[in-house]
Amino acid sequence: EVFTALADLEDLLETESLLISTLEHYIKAEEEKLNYLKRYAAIYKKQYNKAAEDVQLYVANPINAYTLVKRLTTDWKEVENLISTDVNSDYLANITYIKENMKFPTEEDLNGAAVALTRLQDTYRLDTSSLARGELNGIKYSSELSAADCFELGRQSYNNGDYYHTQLWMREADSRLKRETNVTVDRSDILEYLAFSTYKQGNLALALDLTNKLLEIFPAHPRAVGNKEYYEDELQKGVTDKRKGDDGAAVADTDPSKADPYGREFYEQLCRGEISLPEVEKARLKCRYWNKNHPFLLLAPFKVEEAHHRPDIFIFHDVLADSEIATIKRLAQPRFRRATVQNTDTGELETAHYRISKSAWLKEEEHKYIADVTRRVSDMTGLTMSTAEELQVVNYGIGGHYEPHFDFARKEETNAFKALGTGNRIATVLFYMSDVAQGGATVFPAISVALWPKKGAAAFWHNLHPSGDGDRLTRHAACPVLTGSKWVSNKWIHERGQEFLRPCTSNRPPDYLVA
Ligand SMILES: O=C(O)CCC(=O)C(=O)O
Ligand SMILES: [Fe+2]
Repeated sequence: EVFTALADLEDLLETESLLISTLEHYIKAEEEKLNYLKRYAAIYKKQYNKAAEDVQLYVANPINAYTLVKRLTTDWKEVENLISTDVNSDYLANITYIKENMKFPTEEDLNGAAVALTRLQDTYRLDTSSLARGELNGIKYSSELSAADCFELGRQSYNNGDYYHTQLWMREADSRLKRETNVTVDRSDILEYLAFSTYKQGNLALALDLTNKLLEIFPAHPRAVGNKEYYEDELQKGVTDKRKGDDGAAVADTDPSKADPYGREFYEQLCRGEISLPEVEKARLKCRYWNKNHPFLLLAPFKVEEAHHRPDIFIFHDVLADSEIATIKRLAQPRFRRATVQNTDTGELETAHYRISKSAWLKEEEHKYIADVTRRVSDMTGLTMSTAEELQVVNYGIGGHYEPHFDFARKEETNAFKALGTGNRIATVLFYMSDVAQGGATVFPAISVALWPKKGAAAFWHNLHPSGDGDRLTRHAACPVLTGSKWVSNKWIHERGQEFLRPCTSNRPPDYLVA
């Protein structure tokens, strides 16, 4: 699929440009064919009009008699031949070739792109009408959506069982349709989806109202007739506002995906930049030059900013050069695969809606720069890289995100990292390889920290307490990307080998901090 990384979406424009030129050539060929046919028609008509003036006189002339017969034999064959030439087959073959050999989106991509838009809509509180006008946070970025575009967003939401967004987008489709001179979708289709999703959201009276409107346009609409009867019955029984799920069970009032026990609202506020660390805590954080791990660093110390105390999160500025970033991107992109997550029960890797991006792993042997980065991580952290994972490179597409998670394996996740034999992920270094125009922060909801991507910078934190227990306060997420392309790479550092570099202590942290 292509919707999960912006790098792949760029290739779609190349596909589109080829399709446009194929279409233009096809139109030209059809026009030439039609022009020929028009010329024949004109000649026929001229001759016929002449003959019709005096039919007897016309056929009495042997030359006319001959040309009449010829027109309807040889000449007409030409016309038939022209009509039956299928100009389109070559072009259809071209299109098939393009679809098979170039990047081409699937139905899954359409669904993914639609879900991404609704996710952005929720996280960043974007109102439906502004989005349809092509505006993001008050800035007009793109052309407007047609009623049909909005309808398709509603239909995709409907297919995902997401009646909340179905309603939002069908309503928008309906209001756009009223203003369209060249209508792009049938109002009856909008009303049908809108009525049913309204019913699913629990508003029987409005569902009935919308169904009646649909019946005004389409009196014999079979489903609408049945539904009207059903809604009226239910209303009669006094069922006014019982929310019904698929199985008839009551469902939540608002968007069901928002009802989550992990403080989703707080997470989203952090993503929107509405919350940051309290000023008193900020005041305790410092910026400094760091040179403690290596004599070489005395000459070229790291510029380090503290983003949080306990757990300590450090931001290293300017630790990746633009040339290194360009090389890492170039090496990774051809190998991109949809990012996976580990199933807690089975330990298997699988794709998930809560982690949408593409990634690839790069080895030190592949390029000097990759080895340089590993050495730099060792200098930055004072930890050994002998048991670290390869460099993971990640690109997020629009709406791409990674919901709150721990980088370490929790006690119950017994299968995680077992095969590696290197222990748990003791620390994370997250390199930012791009700025992000809007959205895309790395946030730590438990400690109110939001890190905004800055090209060339890196974040570093320990995931484990010195005792080896996981630090629950390090739970973090990649917020959805609103505009721009987000590139990061991670180096995950493991426990084995760090025994003398970060000795464990018997001082156990308080229980609530231990995973
Ligand atoms: O992309 C980000 O900001 C965070 C990524 C992350 O947490 C991860 O890949 O584990
Ligand atoms: Fe992470």
